[in-house]
Amino acid sequence: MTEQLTQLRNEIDAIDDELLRLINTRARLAQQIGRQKSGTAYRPERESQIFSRLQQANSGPLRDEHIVHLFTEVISICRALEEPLVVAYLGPQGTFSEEAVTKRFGSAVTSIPCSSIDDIFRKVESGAANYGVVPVENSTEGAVGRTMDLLLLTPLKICGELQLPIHQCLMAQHADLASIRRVYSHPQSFAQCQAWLNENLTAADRINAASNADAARQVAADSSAAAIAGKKAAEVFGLKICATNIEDSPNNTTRFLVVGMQEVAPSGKDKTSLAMATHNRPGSVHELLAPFAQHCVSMTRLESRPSRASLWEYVFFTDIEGHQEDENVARALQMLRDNATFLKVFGSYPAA
Ligand SMILES: O=C(O)C(=O)C[C@]1(C(=O)O)C=C[C@@H](O)C=C1
Repeated sequence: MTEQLTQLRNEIDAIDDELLRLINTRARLAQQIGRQKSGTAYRPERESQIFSRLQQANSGPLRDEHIVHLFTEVISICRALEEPLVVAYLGPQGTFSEEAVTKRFGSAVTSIPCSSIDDIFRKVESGAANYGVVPVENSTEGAVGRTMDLLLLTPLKICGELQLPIHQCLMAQHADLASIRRVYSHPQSFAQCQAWLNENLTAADRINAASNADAARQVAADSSAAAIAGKKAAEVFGLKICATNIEDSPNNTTRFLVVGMQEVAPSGKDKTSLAMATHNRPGSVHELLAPFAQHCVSMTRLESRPSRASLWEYVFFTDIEGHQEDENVARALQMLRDNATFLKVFGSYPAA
């Protein structure tokens, strides 16, 4: 070993000692905060502010995404010392939903795989889980109807959102594509990879699975089959990755919501989600949306779904910029309460 290398490693050891001391000091402070505050340890607005501040302060060479990744884990461990959290997601292990849980909460939580979106909502409502992570829309395939319908029925609040780039892989027990007779995947993933499949696996039958991870699980027992799933599923089920990024759209992204019992305080950069309905007569939708224009509230999403109460009646799902406690948002919501035939505010939370 050269003298210079030894010197550099000694410097890293000294920095690691200092980091160790500082991280333990940080953990003790979080424990003190935990003893002082009432209610849950998880404060999405504070975590969002910490990430914004650190990204602004970051002068490299670490990239912002490295900083977020690193501090997600630091905060996750500190939070777990205050209160161990249980998070429900759409399983089995190895799904993109599981990745979404780790991206938002870090590794120091107990994550429980659920067999359906209904089951996630049930687990949180019953208190078996503190939070649930549910998919709400995909950039290629559009809205996840079941999540939107359940938001109408549940007392749960939206506490956060996150976006996960979805990169699909083809995986099998071996890399010999010519011997693949069957491809398993979730219908959404087949829809996202149509062009690649039509070009590269024309002869293989496409078989729907309950989830991508379930597809990978089936392929682990079938040497003439392949699965379309995320990288994590190949790890979990010991499969080889034969092709990566096979999705038709390179920007393929799924948006997830965090649902829980909590009303989240303002972070300074928030979103509010709600559903509303009005009379079925000329000009009524225009009138319904007028309060947003009048109080300078930007809408980032407007989507209609059947109300399920009467035939051909619709509920409008809307995301707006700002927190319910912001003055302009509060005024617009008050006008809506007066005008709409139905209004439900799902919550305000830090914008991703
Ligand atoms: O500031 C708090 O309320 C804390 O509990 C500390 C802390 C952190 O580690 O920074 C941990 C969990 C919360 O979600 C937010 C921040």
